[in-house]
Amino acid sequence: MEDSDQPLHVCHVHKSSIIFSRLQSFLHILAVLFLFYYRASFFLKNDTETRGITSSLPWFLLFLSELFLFLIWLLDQALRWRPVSRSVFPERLPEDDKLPAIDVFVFTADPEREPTLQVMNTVISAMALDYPPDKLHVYLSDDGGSAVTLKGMREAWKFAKWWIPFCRRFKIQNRCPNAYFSSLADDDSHSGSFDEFTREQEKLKERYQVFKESIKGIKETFVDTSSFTGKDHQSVIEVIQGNPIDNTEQEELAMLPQLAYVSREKRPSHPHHFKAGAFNVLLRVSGVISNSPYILALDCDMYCNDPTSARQAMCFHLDPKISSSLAFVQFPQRFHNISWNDIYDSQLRLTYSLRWQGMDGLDGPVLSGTGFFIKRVSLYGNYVQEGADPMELKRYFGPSNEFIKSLFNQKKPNVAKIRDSSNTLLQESKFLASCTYGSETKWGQDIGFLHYSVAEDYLTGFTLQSKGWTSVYLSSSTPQFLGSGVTNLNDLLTQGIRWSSGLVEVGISKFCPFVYGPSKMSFLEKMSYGYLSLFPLYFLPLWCFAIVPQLCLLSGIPMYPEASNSFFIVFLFIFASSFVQFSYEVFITGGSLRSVINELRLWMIKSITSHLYGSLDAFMKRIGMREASFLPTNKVDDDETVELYRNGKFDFRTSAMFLVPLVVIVILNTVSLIVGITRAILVGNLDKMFLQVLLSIYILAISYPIIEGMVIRKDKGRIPTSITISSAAYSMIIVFLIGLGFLVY
Ligand SMILES: O=c1ccn([C@@H]2O[C@H](COP(=O)(O)OP(=O)(O)O[C@H]3O[C@H](CO)[C@@H](O)[C@H](O)[C@H]3O)[C@@H](O)[C@H]2O)c(=O)[nH]1
Ligand SMILES: [Mn+2]
Repeated sequence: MEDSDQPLHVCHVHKSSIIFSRLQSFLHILAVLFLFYYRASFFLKNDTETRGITSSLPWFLLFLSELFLFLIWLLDQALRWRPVSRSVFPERLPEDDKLPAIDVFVFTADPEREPTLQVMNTVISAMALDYPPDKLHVYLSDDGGSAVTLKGMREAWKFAKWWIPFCRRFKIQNRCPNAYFSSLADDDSHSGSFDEFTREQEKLKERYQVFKESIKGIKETFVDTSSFTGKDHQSVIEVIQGNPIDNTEQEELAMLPQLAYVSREKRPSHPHHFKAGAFNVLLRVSGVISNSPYILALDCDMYCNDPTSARQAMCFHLDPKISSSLAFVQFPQRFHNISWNDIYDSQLRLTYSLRWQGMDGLDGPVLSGTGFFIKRVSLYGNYVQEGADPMELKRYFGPSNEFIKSLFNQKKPNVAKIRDSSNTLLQESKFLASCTYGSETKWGQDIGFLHYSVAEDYLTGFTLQSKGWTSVYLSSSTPQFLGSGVTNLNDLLTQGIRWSSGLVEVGISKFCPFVYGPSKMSFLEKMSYGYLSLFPLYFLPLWCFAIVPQLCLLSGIPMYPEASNSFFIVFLFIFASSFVQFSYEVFITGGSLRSVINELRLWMIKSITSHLYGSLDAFMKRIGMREASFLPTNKVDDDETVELYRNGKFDFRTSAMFLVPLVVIVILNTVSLIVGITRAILVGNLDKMFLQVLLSIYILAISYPIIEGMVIRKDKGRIPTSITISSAAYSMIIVFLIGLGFLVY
């Protein structure tokens, strides 16, 4: 460090939001206690006379839901306990020759859902990071096993040979070629001037065009011959390199980071453990090739938007005060394709702008799958100690001698060797990428990414922190990485099922944050992890609130205090307090009133659908009725989808499984509102039904886009009439079965 008095990073505690949220939580808890008293005292009144016509079953269901909602909400408060944000000073880092090496892992799985050109852009942007090139090694893991991707890599390498020197020479900030050239299209300020930069840029633009065409060409050839190996093939590993014709070119090539393609062996008979499996293969293969002490992991759509991210991360990893226990530096997932009103909350505002900062103020944020710099040894468990017995280590890490050597040999990369196409090393790498390599070892259990859950990132980060490792979160105004966010309902809800299934799976296993141990985590950090693994269970109370009070309204059964009762205020207060908390958080993270409504709606939609199905999936996996699956999120959109998204219209072209629950709830609420109000006016007890009426109005108002999709819209993205009809039938069944039940019990 230039001057050891100068810190590499500073941390700011968000004092005002701490005061606000703790005060709000305190008042909210008080009010909820009153509510519980109100609900509980119902059961103490034994005689049916004072209970009136109110039935016990719906009352009990609501009580349970309120309790459940409150408990999950309470866990969520840990994520607001002590939010912090950080700034870094990369200019204070040591000289380049003292920086540690980094292996970059990029993951792709499906050339159809993850377009090759997009993947290659991510790869190129990673190669172009502002970091000494001899200390950067980029690996692409191709779970699609596709020749298109391998050939695409070779083309990408050729283009990178021009692109990287250009970026370095002209200090280009935006090093993802596609993003760079698309932004040029709107900016003609350089045309007509003929300085060197413009000339070079023009050349590069043409070369990029050629590169794009070549990728297209590859795709076309391979679609015809359909030489897809996909799920059954041996490992393919190739270090991409040119054949330098003379010494100057040799020197030029030395200015490029190493680039390697890795497609692990796959056999239908062997589970491959999705991304966690892919990560572990890269961990082993890179271990014998470059063995860098730090690893940057990137999903294939997450390109490097700020080339200084590696240096930013090093501001933490190289700080002697924290580095010994620091496992990873997490950057936010941000997206380049979010529209102005973000109807699907694709940016996951509260996750990346609020909750992760909250955890950062405790023991550190969750590992979020992509955009993190992790210390290699943190993934090796506690097995690698000075003087450890190599035979013992083979039991944990598998039989490869080369790999065991790499555990002790942090600084001597074999890159040059593999460039000289030393076959033994390549053979060893293929062995390390074979599908049986990790079996009967600790891989996936206690070493590398854990296999147990499809939310492998969350689970692995959690176990690291239980062992005492910490993490930090760095979010800046210029996003370090940019990916493609989902822009249609179907992808959103499908992804939501996978996430909630993976999280609940952890929550109901031995990894449940409240029982897993021995753990070095603080209690608040455990609460945070607990919240994250259990929040999908919000589906239970939300389903209840969406149908029980409504069925009671329909049957004339009051469920809430009448307006003259003093507990009426308690209910109103709780509603208002949650609303204020939520709006406050959306506002301080840059949202508007529109975002508040959008995000509330999304919370309800996801709870009613994805979280329900995801949680069921997790329970079924637990009892062995289902196997894990991982459908990569689609990263291509057709024009119609984009058009609907840009206009802020929901794209309802998704399966009935998602649409029916949403439409059923709209129908139920409408019917009970109409019938309920009419009946209450006739009977003259509107004040007793007031809150139920209000609740239905609120739900219908929030659901406006669904109503619009059912009855107003005529475009392709509307809700099909057949769905509305079948939902009406389901609603009838619910009314008769459950509604009548309420009258009896
Ligand atoms: O068998 C597989 C499946 C997926 N992937 C890759 O994993 C990444 C993430 O998959 P994606 O479909 O984009 O999932 P998302 O839901 O968008 O990803 C989030 O959630 C995942 C866990 O569910 C994490 O792995 C991701 O890092 C996180 O960004 C992509 O690059 C895929 O190519 C593989 O390499 N192998
Ligand atoms: Mn993704």
